[in-house]
Amino acid sequence: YEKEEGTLRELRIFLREICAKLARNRQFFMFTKPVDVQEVPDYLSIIKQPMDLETMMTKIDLHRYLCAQDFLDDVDLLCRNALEYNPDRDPADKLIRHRACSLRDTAYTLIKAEMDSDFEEQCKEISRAR
Ligand SMILES: CC(=O)c1csc(NC(=O)C2C[NH2+]C2)n1
Repeated sequence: YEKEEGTLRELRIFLREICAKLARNRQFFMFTKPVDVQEVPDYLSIIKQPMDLETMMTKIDLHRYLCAQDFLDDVDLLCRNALEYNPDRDPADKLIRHRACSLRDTAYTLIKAEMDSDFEEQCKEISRAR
């Protein structure tokens, strides 16, 4: 059991670094914090499950992610939300959609490049057993 806790600790350290790296990228600034409903009043009427990088960092510390794919599922949610809320052809929407896709691809590439595949397998095994 202690070995499992060590594995999950290592996962959290890894995910914090990935999340921090994404949040440092100025291209992704609109995804770093929850959408402010004062500024974007209709956001919550369209997006039912908001997600952002600050919330994901908090979820790491709350032990909500038991494997890297759990974290990538929230990256996918963040990206899908941006595509749904910004569907139009106008440049502002297109830019946000482009940045959301770039964040998603960057997250997947960073994790695949820096994560040992059998480490993820170990994490998934722990996740399945719990
Ligand atoms: C986080 C997110 O997806 C977001 C924040 S503001 C925004 N879109 C706009 O402000 C307008 C551009 N067309 C609507 N999207």
